[in-house]
Amino acid sequence: MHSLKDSLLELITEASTNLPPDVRAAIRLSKAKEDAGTRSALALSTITDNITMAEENVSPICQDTGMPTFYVHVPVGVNQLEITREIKKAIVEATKTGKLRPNSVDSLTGENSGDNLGEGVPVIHYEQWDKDEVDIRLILKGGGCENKNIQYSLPCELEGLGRAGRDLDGIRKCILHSVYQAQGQGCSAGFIGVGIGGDRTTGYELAKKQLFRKTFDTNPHPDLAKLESYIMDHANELSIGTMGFGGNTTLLGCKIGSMHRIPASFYVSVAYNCWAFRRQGVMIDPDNGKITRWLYKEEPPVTVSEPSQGEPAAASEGSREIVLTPPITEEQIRSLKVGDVVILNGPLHTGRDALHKYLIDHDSPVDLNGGVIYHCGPVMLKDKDGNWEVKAAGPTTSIREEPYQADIIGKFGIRAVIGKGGMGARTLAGLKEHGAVYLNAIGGAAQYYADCITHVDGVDFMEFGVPEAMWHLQVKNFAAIVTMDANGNSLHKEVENTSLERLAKLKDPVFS
Ligand SMILES: O=C(O)C[C@H](O)C(=O)O
Ligand code: SF4
Repeated sequence: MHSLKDSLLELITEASTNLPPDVRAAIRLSKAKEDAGTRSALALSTITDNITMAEENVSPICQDTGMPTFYVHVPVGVNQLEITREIKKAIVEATKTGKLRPNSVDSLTGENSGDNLGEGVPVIHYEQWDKDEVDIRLILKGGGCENKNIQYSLPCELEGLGRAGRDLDGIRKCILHSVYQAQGQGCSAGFIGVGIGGDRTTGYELAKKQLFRKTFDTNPHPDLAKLESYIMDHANELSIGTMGFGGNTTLLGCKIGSMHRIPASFYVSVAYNCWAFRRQGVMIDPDNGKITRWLYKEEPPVTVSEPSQGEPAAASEGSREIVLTPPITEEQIRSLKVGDVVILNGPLHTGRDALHKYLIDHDSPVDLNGGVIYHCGPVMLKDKDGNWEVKAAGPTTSIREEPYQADIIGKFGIRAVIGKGGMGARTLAGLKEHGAVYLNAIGGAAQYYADCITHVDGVDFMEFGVPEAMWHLQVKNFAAIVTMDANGNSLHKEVENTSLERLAKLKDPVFS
């Protein structure tokens, strides 16, 4: 299998940089359903531009290249140890060339291994089969959407929907609820894989496996086919929309599988995947390790006309566009309102989980007064002259910083926080008290934002690892939407309330 490592490198590169046609078609369909000029339509334009840029630059669609997870089918007699060795080699190489972000972190020490290897990483599932070829599938599922996975134990009581019993209708309620609870935080519009039954472990495994089904297939089980189609129609009535901005498309795909359970347990497990649905697969010749066929490259059986292009991340109808250059004054911030589009020029600093925890008890290495913090863990490489190059730099889910954010804003005089998915009541109060705003960037649009970064001024805390370090960046025309302002308004709160009302309308039994 002398060519296997190269084939695997091609598989990883393709998965990370080139979204499959069925995923693209689902995104195109959703774009056609949004009214031009709305926030969701404009976010979708940025997303589709980003998809094209990633393919052209052969760079990650999203900076979070996830937990590399392989599903391998092998003929009897094929050496699985050799396949594992070659997978690891390909992973290390893909990390060196910036196709994968160094994402493997020691849970006890916090140390990033730097090469995407580690205890239990990558994840490789093997199964033997009767065929002569090796089938290798890969999913790169990022952390933000993984955090929105959810498992229900039936019977249970669900917000908005009431009691969910041990029957098809109870399952229906759980699935609808799973989409509601994700809001925009897993970079909606999303795809869900659902596993009915099993135990806590196999239920989640079944859910994740559903994500390998093609977006436009039909479930062979008639009840599940009906349920999938019901969920697609009705989850899209929740009005969560792209990035949780409100809108007509919240769900791009729903695939459901079922397995036996034991009498005491009844789980419904949901694997939520963002729009940046990076999965690919190849058939491999076991003699030489060469790719004989790609598994997710054919066009799906749907026709979607290309909708008219909106300006990426530009102001939506009726909203203002405001250009700001840090240091930003309190007066400038207090005049901003939810819905305004801010165009940033000048310095900003990345900071995510490790940095927020650190800053609570320590000083900042740079003056943040009037400054902007970007919740972002970029993919960075050094060029041949030793200068840092930004390979991908979209926002990360901000809600994780909720316990720290208000205090950090107050302590350092920060005027704007950029991230995605919105933040909670404590931060909203902090924004009002200190005079700051929350700016929502488009999650997953890592090429689009990398393009706005004109210079890397420096970096602190490399000991936190590349994604968690504090990168000091210069940006030009960096666009983001005010979704929480200094007057106590939050688009996220509004969308959450509306979607809960919509969810409650779906309470009555459908499958009895
Ligand atoms: O880790 C990241 O860069 C992003 C993460 O996938 C997220 O959605 O929060
Ligand atoms: S940032 Fe968004 S698009 Fe990227 S992995 Fe996280 S959830 Fe997915």
